[in-house]
Amino acid sequence: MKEIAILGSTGSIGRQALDVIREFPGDLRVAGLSAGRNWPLLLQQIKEFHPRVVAVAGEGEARELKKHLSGTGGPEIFWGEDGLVQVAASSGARVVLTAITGTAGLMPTVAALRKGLSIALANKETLVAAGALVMELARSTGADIFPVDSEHSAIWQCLDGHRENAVNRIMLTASGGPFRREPADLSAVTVEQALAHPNWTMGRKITIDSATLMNKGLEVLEARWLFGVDLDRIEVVIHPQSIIHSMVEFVDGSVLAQMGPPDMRLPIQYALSYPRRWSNRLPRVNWYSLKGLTFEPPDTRRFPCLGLAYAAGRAGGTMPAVLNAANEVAVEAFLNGEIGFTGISRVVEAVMDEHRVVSRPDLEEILFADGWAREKAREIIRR
Ligand SMILES: NC(=O)C1=CN([C@@H]2O[C@H](COP(=O)(O)OP(=O)(O)OC[C@H]3O[C@@H](n4cnc5c(N)ncnc54)[C@H](OP(=O)(O)O)[C@@H]3O)[C@@H](O)[C@H]2O)C=CC1
Ligand SMILES: CC(=O)[C@@H](O)[C@H](O)COP(=O)(O)O
Ligand SMILES: [Mn+2]
Repeated sequence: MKEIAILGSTGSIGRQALDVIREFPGDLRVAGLSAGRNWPLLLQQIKEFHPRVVAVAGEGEARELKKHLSGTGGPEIFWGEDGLVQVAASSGARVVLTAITGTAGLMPTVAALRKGLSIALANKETLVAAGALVMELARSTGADIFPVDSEHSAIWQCLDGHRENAVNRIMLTASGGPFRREPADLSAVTVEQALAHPNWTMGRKITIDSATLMNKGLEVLEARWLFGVDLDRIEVVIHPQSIIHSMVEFVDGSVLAQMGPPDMRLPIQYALSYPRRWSNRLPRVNWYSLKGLTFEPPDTRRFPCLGLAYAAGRAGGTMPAVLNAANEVAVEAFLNGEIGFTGISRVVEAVMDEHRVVSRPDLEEILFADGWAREKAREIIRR
Protein backbone atom coordinates (compact mmCIF):
# COMPACT_ATOMS: atom_id res chain seq x y z
CA MET A 1 0.00 0.00 0.00
CA LYS A 2 1.47 3.37 -1.03
CA GLU A 3 0.59 6.21 1.34
CA ILE A 4 0.09 9.62 -0.27
CA ALA A 5 -0.05 13.18 1.07
CA ILE A 6 -1.73 15.76 -1.17
CA LEU A 7 -0.89 19.44 -0.81
CA GLY A 8 -3.79 21.32 -2.39
CA SER A 9 -6.39 18.53 -2.25
CA THR A 10 -9.29 20.96 -2.85
CA GLY A 11 -7.89 22.20 -6.18
CA SER A 12 -8.15 20.89 -9.73
CA ILE A 13 -5.14 18.52 -9.49
CA GLY A 14 -5.90 17.60 -5.87
CA ARG A 15 -9.49 16.57 -6.62
CA GLN A 16 -8.42 14.56 -9.68
CA ALA A 17 -5.72 12.85 -7.57
CA LEU A 18 -8.43 11.78 -5.12
CA ASP A 19 -10.43 10.43 -8.11
CA VAL A 20 -7.38 8.30 -8.97
CA ILE A 21 -6.91 7.12 -5.37
CA ARG A 22 -10.61 6.19 -5.18
CA GLU A 23 -10.06 3.87 -8.18
CA PHE A 24 -7.20 1.96 -6.51
CA PRO A 25 -8.22 1.28 -2.89
CA GLY A 26 -5.92 -1.74 -2.66
CA ASP A 27 -2.82 0.18 -3.79
CA LEU A 28 -3.15 3.78 -2.61
CA ARG A 29 -4.10 5.34 0.73
CA VAL A 30 -4.37 8.98 1.82
CA ALA A 31 -2.09 9.88 4.73
CA GLY A 32 -2.32 13.68 4.61
CA LEU A 33 -4.37 16.44 2.93
CA SER A 34 -4.13 20.20 2.77
CA ALA A 35 -6.46 22.95 1.58
CA GLY A 36 -6.22 26.71 1.46
CA ARG A 37 -9.56 28.32 2.30
CA ASN A 38 -12.05 25.67 1.18
CA TRP A 39 -12.44 23.90 4.53
CA PRO A 40 -15.98 22.56 3.76
CA LEU A 41 -14.61 20.50 0.85
CA LEU A 42 -11.63 19.40 2.93
CA LEU A 43 -14.08 18.27 5.63
CA GLN A 44 -15.85 16.03 3.09
CA GLN A 45 -12.50 14.65 1.94
CA ILE A 46 -11.47 13.91 5.54
CA LYS A 47 -14.71 11.98 6.10
CA GLU A 48 -14.14 9.92 2.96
CA PHE A 49 -10.36 9.31 3.06
CA HIS A 50 -9.48 9.44 6.80
CA PRO A 51 -6.03 11.12 6.62
CA ARG A 52 -3.84 11.25 9.76
CA VAL A 53 -2.80 14.88 9.28
CA VAL A 54 -4.47 17.84 7.56
CA ALA A 55 -3.71 21.55 7.13
CA VAL A 56 -5.53 24.69 6.03
CA ALA A 57 -4.31 28.20 5.22
CA GLY A 58 -5.51 30.08 8.29
CA GLU A 59 -6.32 29.68 11.95
CA GLY A 60 -10.00 30.45 11.28
CA GLU A 61 -10.38 27.52 8.86
CA ALA A 62 -8.55 25.25 11.32
CA ARG A 63 -11.03 26.29 14.04
CA GLU A 64 -13.99 25.45 11.78
CA LEU A 65 -12.57 22.02 10.99
CA LYS A 66 -11.93 21.28 14.67
CA LYS A 67 -15.50 22.32 15.52
CA HIS A 68 -16.97 19.98 12.89
CA LEU A 69 -14.69 17.07 13.73
CA SER A 70 -14.72 17.26 17.52
CA GLY A 71 -15.28 13.90 19.16
CA THR A 72 -14.82 11.97 15.89
CA GLY A 73 -11.20 10.91 16.50
CA GLY A 74 -10.34 12.74 13.26
CA PRO A 75 -6.93 13.86 12.00
CA GLU A 76 -4.42 16.20 13.57
CA ILE A 77 -5.22 19.69 12.25
CA PHE A 78 -2.57 22.33 11.47
CA TRP A 79 -2.56 25.66 9.65
CA GLY A 80 -0.30 28.06 7.75
CA GLU A 81 3.08 27.22 6.26
CA ASP A 82 3.97 25.08 9.28
CA GLY A 83 0.81 23.10 8.63
CA LEU A 84 1.83 22.44 5.03
CA VAL A 85 5.23 21.27 6.26
CA GLN A 86 3.54 18.90 8.75
CA VAL A 87 1.39 17.36 6.00
CA ALA A 88 4.37 17.08 3.64
CA ALA A 89 6.87 15.61 6.07
CA SER A 90 5.03 14.06 9.03
CA SER A 91 1.88 12.34 7.79
CA GLY A 92 3.59 8.97 7.25
CA ALA A 93 3.23 9.34 3.44
CA ARG A 94 5.84 7.88 1.12
CA VAL A 95 4.84 10.14 -1.78
CA VAL A 96 3.89 13.83 -1.53
CA LEU A 97 1.80 15.22 -4.39
CA THR A 98 2.49 18.96 -4.61
CA ALA A 99 -0.71 20.34 -6.12
CA ILE A 100 -0.66 23.73 -4.45
CA THR A 101 -0.39 26.91 -6.56
CA GLY A 102 2.68 29.13 -6.66
CA THR A 103 5.79 29.49 -4.52
CA ALA A 104 3.70 28.48 -1.47
CA GLY A 105 4.63 24.94 -2.57
CA LEU A 106 8.37 25.47 -2.11
CA MET A 107 8.93 25.06 1.65
CA PRO A 108 6.76 21.93 2.12
CA THR A 109 8.50 20.35 -0.88
CA VAL A 110 11.89 21.11 0.65
CA ALA A 111 10.71 19.60 3.97
CA ALA A 112 9.60 16.37 2.25
CA LEU A 113 12.83 16.12 0.23
CA ARG A 114 14.94 16.60 3.38
CA LYS A 115 13.27 13.46 4.73
CA GLY A 116 13.95 11.60 1.48
CA LEU A 117 10.25 11.31 0.55
CA SER A 118 9.22 11.03 -3.09
CA ILE A 119 7.60 14.05 -4.70
CA ALA A 120 4.88 13.79 -7.36
CA LEU A 121 5.40 17.28 -8.70
CA ALA A 122 2.52 19.29 -10.16
CA ASN A 123 3.67 22.58 -8.60
CA LYS A 124 6.03 23.74 -11.38
CA GLU A 125 6.68 27.07 -9.62
CA THR A 126 8.87 25.23 -7.08
CA LEU A 127 11.35 24.18 -9.77
CA VAL A 128 11.16 27.52 -11.58
CA ALA A 129 12.05 29.44 -8.42
CA ALA A 130 14.54 27.03 -6.86
CA GLY A 131 15.33 24.31 -9.41
CA ALA A 132 19.08 24.01 -8.79
CA LEU A 133 18.63 23.82 -5.05
CA VAL A 134 15.66 21.43 -5.10
CA MET A 135 17.31 19.00 -7.55
CA GLU A 136 20.53 19.04 -5.51
CA LEU A 137 18.56 18.37 -2.32
CA ALA A 138 16.77 15.44 -3.97
CA ARG A 139 20.11 14.04 -5.15
CA SER A 140 21.63 14.35 -1.68
CA THR A 141 18.78 12.54 0.12
CA GLY A 142 18.08 10.06 -2.69
CA ALA A 143 14.50 11.34 -3.06
CA ASP A 144 12.65 10.82 -6.34
CA ILE A 145 10.80 13.58 -8.16
CA PHE A 146 8.06 12.17 -10.40
CA PRO A 147 6.61 14.69 -12.89
CA VAL A 148 2.84 15.24 -12.92
CA ASP A 149 2.66 18.19 -15.34
CA SER A 150 1.35 16.56 -18.54
CA GLU A 151 4.27 17.63 -20.76
CA HIS A 152 6.89 16.52 -18.26
CA SER A 153 5.15 13.22 -17.67
CA ALA A 154 5.26 12.77 -21.45
CA ILE A 155 8.97 13.58 -21.67
CA TRP A 156 9.70 11.30 -18.70
CA GLN A 157 7.87 8.45 -20.43
CA CYS A 158 9.70 9.10 -23.74
CA LEU A 159 13.09 9.18 -21.99
CA ASP A 160 12.49 5.94 -20.10
CA GLY A 161 15.42 3.62 -20.80
CA HIS A 162 17.37 6.14 -22.88
CA ARG A 163 20.70 7.68 -22.01
CA GLU A 164 20.73 11.40 -21.19
CA ASN A 165 23.38 12.13 -23.83
CA ALA A 166 21.22 10.56 -26.55
CA VAL A 167 18.77 13.49 -26.49
CA ASN A 168 19.02 16.07 -29.26
CA ARG A 169 16.04 18.24 -28.26
CA ILE A 170 12.84 18.27 -26.32
CA MET A 171 9.74 19.49 -28.13
CA LEU A 172 7.42 20.86 -25.47
CA THR A 173 3.89 21.06 -26.85
CA ALA A 174 1.54 23.97 -26.07
CA SER A 175 -2.13 24.30 -26.96
CA GLY A 176 -1.67 28.01 -27.75
CA GLY A 177 -4.47 28.88 -25.31
CA PRO A 178 -7.72 30.74 -26.05
CA PHE A 179 -5.99 33.60 -27.94
CA ARG A 180 -3.77 31.62 -30.29
CA ARG A 181 -4.97 33.60 -33.34
CA GLU A 182 -7.74 35.95 -32.20
CA PRO A 183 -8.43 38.69 -31.31
CA ALA A 184 -5.68 40.59 -33.11
CA ASP A 185 -5.51 43.10 -30.25
CA LEU A 186 -5.14 41.37 -26.87
CA SER A 187 -5.28 44.51 -24.75
CA ALA A 188 -9.06 44.41 -24.16
CA VAL A 189 -9.67 40.69 -23.63
CA THR A 190 -11.74 39.89 -20.55
CA VAL A 191 -11.00 37.65 -17.59
CA GLU A 192 -13.84 35.38 -18.70
CA GLN A 193 -12.32 35.01 -22.20
CA ALA A 194 -8.86 34.34 -20.76
CA LEU A 195 -10.27 31.64 -18.46
CA ALA A 196 -11.87 29.76 -21.39
CA HIS A 197 -9.06 27.28 -22.12
CA PRO A 198 -9.76 25.29 -25.30
CA ASN A 199 -8.74 21.84 -23.98
CA TRP A 200 -8.12 21.74 -20.22
CA THR A 201 -10.17 22.59 -17.12
CA MET A 202 -7.67 23.83 -14.53
CA GLY A 203 -7.27 26.30 -11.66
CA ARG A 204 -7.51 30.01 -12.47
CA LYS A 205 -3.82 30.89 -12.14
CA ILE A 206 -2.49 28.22 -14.52
CA THR A 207 -5.35 28.92 -16.95
CA ILE A 208 -4.29 32.57 -17.26
CA ASP A 209 -0.66 31.40 -17.60
CA SER A 210 -1.77 29.21 -20.51
CA ALA A 211 -3.43 32.21 -22.16
CA THR A 212 -0.25 34.36 -21.91
CA LEU A 213 2.04 31.36 -22.72
CA MET A 214 3.80 32.01 -19.40
CA ASN A 215 2.72 28.47 -18.52
CA LYS A 216 4.91 27.19 -21.34
CA GLY A 217 7.77 29.43 -20.25
CA LEU A 218 7.53 28.05 -16.70
CA GLU A 219 7.42 24.55 -18.17
CA VAL A 220 10.61 25.15 -20.19
CA LEU A 221 12.37 26.04 -16.92
CA GLU A 222 10.74 23.07 -15.16
CA ALA A 223 11.95 20.69 -17.92
CA ARG A 224 15.46 22.06 -17.76
CA TRP A 225 15.80 21.03 -14.11
CA LEU A 226 13.82 17.80 -14.24
CA PHE A 227 15.72 16.39 -17.21
CA GLY A 228 19.05 18.24 -17.02
CA VAL A 229 18.73 19.54 -20.58
CA ASP A 230 20.11 22.96 -21.70
CA LEU A 231 17.56 25.66 -22.53
CA ASP A 232 18.85 25.70 -26.14
CA ARG A 233 17.64 22.14 -26.51
CA ILE A 234 14.09 22.80 -25.30
CA GLU A 235 11.73 24.05 -28.02
CA VAL A 236 8.10 25.01 -27.70
CA VAL A 237 5.76 23.89 -30.46
CA ILE A 238 2.11 24.89 -30.70
CA HIS A 239 -0.10 21.82 -31.04
CA PRO A 240 -3.70 23.03 -30.63
CA GLN A 241 -5.26 19.56 -30.21
CA SER A 242 -3.31 18.70 -26.99
CA ILE A 243 -3.13 15.00 -27.97
CA ILE A 244 0.68 14.85 -28.14
CA HIS A 245 1.79 15.92 -24.67
CA SER A 246 5.44 16.40 -25.72
CA MET A 247 8.16 14.75 -27.79
CA VAL A 248 11.83 13.87 -27.50
CA GLU A 249 14.09 13.96 -30.56
CA PHE A 250 17.18 11.76 -30.17
CA VAL A 251 20.62 12.32 -31.72
CA ASP A 252 19.86 9.86 -34.53
CA GLY A 253 16.77 11.86 -35.56
CA SER A 254 14.28 9.40 -34.10
CA VAL A 255 11.38 11.10 -32.29
CA LEU A 256 9.29 9.60 -29.51
CA ALA A 257 5.98 11.22 -28.55
CA GLN A 258 3.59 10.44 -25.71
CA MET A 259 -0.09 10.80 -26.57
CA GLY A 260 -3.40 10.55 -24.82
CA PRO A 261 -6.64 12.45 -24.33
CA PRO A 262 -6.21 15.75 -22.44
CA ASP A 263 -7.00 14.30 -19.01
CA MET A 264 -4.73 14.96 -16.01
CA ARG A 265 -5.83 11.79 -14.23
CA LEU A 266 -3.48 9.83 -16.50
CA PRO A 267 -0.21 11.65 -15.61
CA ILE A 268 -1.33 11.80 -11.95
CA GLN A 269 -1.93 8.04 -11.95
CA TYR A 270 1.41 7.32 -13.64
CA ALA A 271 3.31 9.39 -11.05
CA LEU A 272 1.59 7.36 -8.31
CA SER A 273 1.86 3.93 -9.96
CA TYR A 274 5.45 4.29 -11.25
CA PRO A 275 7.33 2.11 -12.10
CA ARG A 276 4.18 0.11 -12.86
CA ARG A 277 1.30 0.91 -15.18
CA TRP A 278 -2.19 0.20 -13.91
CA SER A 279 -5.14 -0.54 -16.14
CA ASN A 280 -7.95 1.98 -15.66
CA ARG A 281 -11.28 3.23 -17.00
CA LEU A 282 -10.05 6.59 -18.33
CA PRO A 283 -11.18 7.77 -21.80
CA ARG A 284 -9.01 6.61 -24.74
CA VAL A 285 -8.02 8.51 -27.88
CA ASN A 286 -10.61 8.05 -30.61
CA TRP A 287 -8.26 8.16 -33.61
CA TYR A 288 -11.03 8.27 -36.19
CA SER A 289 -12.71 11.34 -34.70
CA LEU A 290 -9.47 13.38 -34.71
CA LYS A 291 -9.52 16.07 -37.40
CA GLY A 292 -5.71 15.99 -37.58
CA LEU A 293 -2.67 16.80 -35.49
CA THR A 294 -1.15 20.16 -36.38
CA PHE A 295 1.99 22.04 -35.35
CA GLU A 296 3.15 25.65 -35.62
CA PRO A 297 5.87 27.83 -34.05
CA PRO A 298 4.86 30.09 -31.14
CA ASP A 299 4.35 33.81 -31.84
CA THR A 300 6.72 35.32 -29.28
CA ARG A 301 5.78 38.92 -30.19
CA ARG A 302 2.14 38.29 -29.45
CA PHE A 303 3.04 36.32 -26.29
CA PRO A 304 6.11 38.05 -24.75
CA CYS A 305 5.93 35.94 -21.55
CA LEU A 306 7.50 32.97 -23.33
CA GLY A 307 10.59 35.01 -24.27
CA LEU A 308 10.76 36.49 -20.77
CA ALA A 309 10.90 32.99 -19.28
CA TYR A 310 13.78 31.96 -21.57
CA ALA A 311 15.55 35.25 -20.69
CA ALA A 312 15.07 34.58 -16.97
CA GLY A 313 16.44 31.06 -17.40
CA ARG A 314 19.49 32.37 -19.26
CA ALA A 315 20.09 35.08 -16.63
CA GLY A 316 19.94 32.31 -14.00
CA GLY A 317 20.42 32.76 -10.25
CA THR A 318 17.48 34.55 -8.66
CA MET A 319 15.95 35.76 -11.97
CA PRO A 320 13.57 32.81 -12.54
CA ALA A 321 12.22 33.24 -8.97
CA VAL A 322 11.67 36.93 -9.75
CA LEU A 323 9.90 36.13 -13.05
CA ASN A 324 7.65 33.67 -11.25
CA ALA A 325 6.80 35.90 -8.29
CA ALA A 326 6.11 38.97 -10.48
CA ASN A 327 3.90 36.80 -12.69
CA GLU A 328 1.91 35.50 -9.70
CA VAL A 329 1.19 39.07 -8.58
CA ALA A 330 0.39 40.26 -12.13
CA VAL A 331 -2.00 37.35 -12.79
CA GLU A 332 -3.80 38.04 -9.51
CA ALA A 333 -4.07 41.73 -10.49
CA PHE A 334 -5.51 40.78 -13.89
CA LEU A 335 -8.04 38.44 -12.26
CA ASN A 336 -9.04 41.28 -9.90
CA GLY A 337 -9.50 43.72 -12.79
CA GLU A 338 -6.58 45.95 -11.73
CA ILE A 339 -4.59 45.53 -14.97
CA GLY A 340 -5.37 44.39 -18.51
CA PHE A 341 -4.21 41.15 -20.10
CA THR A 342 -1.22 42.70 -21.87
CA GLY A 343 -0.27 44.36 -18.56
CA ILE A 344 0.79 40.95 -17.23
CA SER A 345 3.91 40.68 -19.41
CA ARG A 346 4.66 44.39 -18.97
CA VAL A 347 4.68 44.06 -15.16
CA VAL A 348 6.88 40.95 -15.30
CA GLU A 349 9.34 42.59 -17.70
CA ALA A 350 9.53 45.79 -15.64
CA VAL A 351 10.27 43.83 -12.45
CA MET A 352 12.93 41.74 -14.21
CA ASP A 353 14.54 44.92 -15.59
CA GLU A 354 15.01 46.24 -12.06
CA HIS A 355 16.37 43.03 -10.57
CA ARG A 356 20.04 42.53 -9.78
CA VAL A 357 20.67 38.82 -10.13
CA VAL A 358 22.22 36.91 -7.25
CA SER A 359 24.02 33.92 -8.74
CA ARG A 360 23.99 30.53 -6.99
CA PRO A 361 21.43 31.71 -4.42
CA ASP A 362 20.64 29.75 -1.27
CA LEU A 363 17.06 29.23 -0.09
CA GLU A 364 17.02 32.43 1.93
CA GLU A 365 18.21 34.49 -1.05
CA ILE A 366 15.55 32.93 -3.26
CA LEU A 367 12.81 33.71 -0.74
CA PHE A 368 14.16 37.26 -0.42
CA ALA A 369 14.15 37.73 -4.22
CA ASP A 370 10.60 36.32 -4.35
CA GLY A 371 9.42 38.82 -1.71
CA TRP A 372 11.24 41.69 -3.39
CA ALA A 373 9.68 40.86 -6.78
CA ARG A 374 6.17 40.71 -5.29
CA GLU A 375 6.59 44.11 -3.65
CA LYS A 376 8.07 45.63 -6.85
CA ALA A 377 5.26 44.18 -8.98
CA ARG A 378 2.62 45.64 -6.63
CA GLU A 379 4.36 49.03 -6.74
CA ILE A 380 4.39 48.98 -10.57
CA ILE A 381 0.71 47.96 -10.67
CA ARG A 382 -0.22 50.80 -8.26
CA ARG A 383 1.58 53.26 -10.54
N1 LIG B 1 -4.83 21.95 -13.08
C1 LIG B 1 -4.05 21.32 -13.92
O1 LIG B 1 -4.54 20.62 -14.82
C2 LIG B 1 -2.56 21.43 -13.82
C3 LIG B 1 -1.96 22.09 -12.77
N2 LIG B 1 -0.60 22.11 -12.66
C4 LIG B 1 0.02 22.79 -11.53
O2 LIG B 1 -0.51 22.26 -10.32
C5 LIG B 1 -0.60 23.27 -9.33
C6 LIG B 1 -2.05 23.37 -8.86
O3 LIG B 1 -2.86 23.77 -9.93
P1 LIG B 1 -4.45 23.68 -9.87
O4 LIG B 1 -4.85 22.40 -9.21
O5 LIG B 1 -4.92 23.96 -11.22
O6 LIG B 1 -4.79 24.90 -8.91
P2 LIG B 1 -6.13 25.20 -8.10
O7 LIG B 1 -6.20 26.67 -7.95
O8 LIG B 1 -7.27 24.49 -8.67
O9 LIG B 1 -5.83 24.55 -6.67
C7 LIG B 1 -4.83 25.06 -5.82
C8 LIG B 1 -4.85 24.33 -4.50
O10 LIG B 1 -3.86 24.89 -3.63
C9 LIG B 1 -4.49 25.44 -2.47
N3 LIG B 1 -3.76 26.67 -2.18
C10 LIG B 1 -3.56 27.73 -3.00
N4 LIG B 1 -2.80 28.65 -2.41
C11 LIG B 1 -2.51 28.17 -1.19
C12 LIG B 1 -1.76 28.67 -0.07
N5 LIG B 1 -1.14 29.86 -0.12
N6 LIG B 1 -1.67 27.91 1.05
C13 LIG B 1 -2.29 26.71 1.12
N7 LIG B 1 -3.01 26.18 0.10
C14 LIG B 1 -3.12 26.91 -1.03
C15 LIG B 1 -5.95 25.66 -2.85
O11 LIG B 1 -6.77 25.64 -1.70
P3 LIG B 1 -8.28 26.24 -1.62
O12 LIG B 1 -8.91 26.05 -2.94
O13 LIG B 1 -8.87 25.41 -0.53
O14 LIG B 1 -8.16 27.68 -1.23
C16 LIG B 1 -6.17 24.44 -3.75
O15 LIG B 1 -6.33 23.28 -2.96
C17 LIG B 1 -0.08 24.56 -9.97
O16 LIG B 1 1.27 24.72 -9.68
C18 LIG B 1 -0.25 24.29 -11.46
O17 LIG B 1 0.66 25.00 -12.25
C19 LIG B 1 0.21 21.49 -13.58
C20 LIG B 1 -0.34 20.86 -14.65
C21 LIG B 1 -1.76 20.79 -14.87
C1 LIG C 1 -2.53 20.05 -18.34
C2 LIG C 1 -1.24 20.72 -18.28
O1 LIG C 1 -0.21 20.12 -18.14
C3 LIG C 1 -1.21 22.19 -18.45
O2 LIG C 1 0.02 22.72 -18.04
C4 LIG C 1 -1.46 22.42 -19.91
O3 LIG C 1 -0.29 22.14 -20.58
C5 LIG C 1 -1.92 23.79 -20.17
O4 LIG C 1 -2.11 23.97 -21.51
P1 LIG C 1 -1.21 24.89 -22.43
O5 LIG C 1 -0.48 23.97 -23.33
O6 LIG C 1 -2.24 25.73 -23.10
O7 LIG C 1 -0.30 25.69 -21.55
MN1 LIG D 1 1.49 21.42 -18.47
